Amino acid sequence: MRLDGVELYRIAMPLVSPFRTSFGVQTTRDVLLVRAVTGEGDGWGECVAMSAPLYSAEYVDAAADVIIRFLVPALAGVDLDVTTVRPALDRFKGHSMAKAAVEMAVLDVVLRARGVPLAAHLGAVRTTVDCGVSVGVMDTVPELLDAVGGYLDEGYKRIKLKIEPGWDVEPVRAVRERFGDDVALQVDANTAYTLADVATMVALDPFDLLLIEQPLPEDDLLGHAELAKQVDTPICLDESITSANVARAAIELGAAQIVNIKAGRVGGYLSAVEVHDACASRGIPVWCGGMLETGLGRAANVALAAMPNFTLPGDTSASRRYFARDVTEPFELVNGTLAVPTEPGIGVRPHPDVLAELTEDKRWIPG
Ligand SMILES: CSCC[C@@H](NC(=O)CCC(=O)O)C(=O)O
Ligand SMILES: [Mg+2]
Repeated sequence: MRLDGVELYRIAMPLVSPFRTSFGVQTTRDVLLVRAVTGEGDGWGECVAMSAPLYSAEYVDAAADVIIRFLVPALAGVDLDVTTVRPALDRFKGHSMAKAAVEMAVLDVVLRARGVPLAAHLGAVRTTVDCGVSVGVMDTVPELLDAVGGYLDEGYKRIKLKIEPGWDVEPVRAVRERFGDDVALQVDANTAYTLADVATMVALDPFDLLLIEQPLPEDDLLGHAELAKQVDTPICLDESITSANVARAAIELGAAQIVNIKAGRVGGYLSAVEVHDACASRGIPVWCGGMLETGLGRAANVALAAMPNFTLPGDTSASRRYFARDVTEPFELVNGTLAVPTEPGIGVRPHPDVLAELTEDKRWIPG
């Protein structure tokens, strides 16, 4: 299978409500979609980079540039298959989210042509995945409690609270006091703390959290290992885990007791399987992280989250958690779960009219 070319779509997806983390507030998701076109059909990929390099060093404009100038040209003449894309792209350093978007589009077109669902290709063992939800930093505790109550009413199986210095112990205590000890609860700091804040992390121990996600900077594996010795709550890494090699190092160092896997962060869904396997062989549970994906990335994430060692609810929420209207058929929460797509490839497509309406820029890159 040869690549005729790639169509890049830049779409703006307004969020139903502002989403605030320790590194900023989002009100619109600035999304780059990749459509790979071949003689045997087309396939879709989603780049999860944000508008600015705040979650990681990648950002959407840079991803588009590296896809146009380097990644698509690198696929010229390549016999496209699930195993030939990454070697063709890996000679370029970094840009994991850009590479992941291109690889996802090729995985989609190849697996659609073969009639194989992505979940089957990845080794899924479930037909539904348990869903958690990520709750942003709020202006007041009452506002937080309303949001958490709403999500629990919708059936979410796990609540994740974004935290930052000044918004940590108090909101966690308030959620525990209002909703009790049985609610599966975790926090995500997005690298906002340092080892000097160990007392704050220790102060979270009494609340029986499932995990503390990425409290320290992404390059501070030794700091996380030191913190893990001083707190009872398991440490989960997100931003730090950029490959299976780093996952192995983090686990061996005692820096991660749980791992959040995001295909975009590690360079693609096949790399995500490598991280999954590296964690599984070391008895480290994983869960599927989220980057406010549209239904395209969400479909692929749900397929990934159906793999054996994804034993904790992921940030695989319903489409409506972020978008009043998704670019695909919306993913709907049923008894706290999302159904794993069963159609070939990623199993979903953008609705042409919605895509046309949301598209701010489109560009064809010949293969
Ligand atoms: C813009 S924040 C994206 C990164 C963040 N993602 C979430 O909190 C979950 C977002 C989602 O539900 O897709 C994380 O660090 O885990
Ligand atoms: Mg995170």
